[in-house]
Amino acid sequence: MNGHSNRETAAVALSLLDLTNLKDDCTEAQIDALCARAQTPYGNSAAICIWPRFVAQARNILGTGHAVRIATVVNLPSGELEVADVAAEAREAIADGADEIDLVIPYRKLLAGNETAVTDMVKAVRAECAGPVLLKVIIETGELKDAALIRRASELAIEAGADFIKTSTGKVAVNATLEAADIMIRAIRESGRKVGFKPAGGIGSVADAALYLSLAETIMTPDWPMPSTFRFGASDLLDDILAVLSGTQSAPAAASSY
Ligand SMILES: O=C[C@H](O)COP(=O)(O)O
Repeated sequence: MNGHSNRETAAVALSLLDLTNLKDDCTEAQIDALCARAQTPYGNSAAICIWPRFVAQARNILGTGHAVRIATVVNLPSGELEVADVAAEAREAIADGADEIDLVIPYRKLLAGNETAVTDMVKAVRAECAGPVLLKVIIETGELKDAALIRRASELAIEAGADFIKTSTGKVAVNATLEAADIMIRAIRESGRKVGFKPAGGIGSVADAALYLSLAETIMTPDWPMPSTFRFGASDLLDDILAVLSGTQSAPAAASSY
């Protein structure tokens, strides 16, 4: 994507977008609206990302064509539920029609030195994600803070079977950063496995998206970011994507140098 126009970046970002509503007070009406917004005149977002209680509703609206995938979250935001309860959350969400499970690791236990807790959690939810269900593992980089720990959490998630590693819940003080992204994408590259990357939280503009895409393309290859390997987790990014694609707003100059 290096050297691509803002419009091209916006179109790519749309195809990679997990259009998110994880507001605590999200309503059924907002889920109706989210499903509609995910299908734009310029193409669909990759997925919507919603609370488990709305998965069945979204599946009814979106049907079984999977043109917009349904992602949901388990063990979010605290990362502190019991493994069996999280596995049950995932099982129920998949039965309701979820295509993708975004799982928060027990990051506080990892901060206390307990790597086994992370491995056990990821493996248990992996076992629920049979067939085509994607498992995206949130390591909560803004709470781990330390670069070596972000790297280690990435390795543990990958080794335990993550399809994607994701930076953040969007619920803590520090969410996606380019520094964390750099560590995580390198961990993916060095694992030698086909694992995707999802920066999430606070990404609100096409210019922001361009920076993450550029980083991923530099560390991996220019053709690496695609819906099977890269997603943006964002609740506000679609507004700027549509503004750029409709020509009603130019992205800031920073994006044009990407
Ligand atoms: O997983 C996605 C994040 O929760 C979205 O965070 P955001 O509302 O800051 O875009």
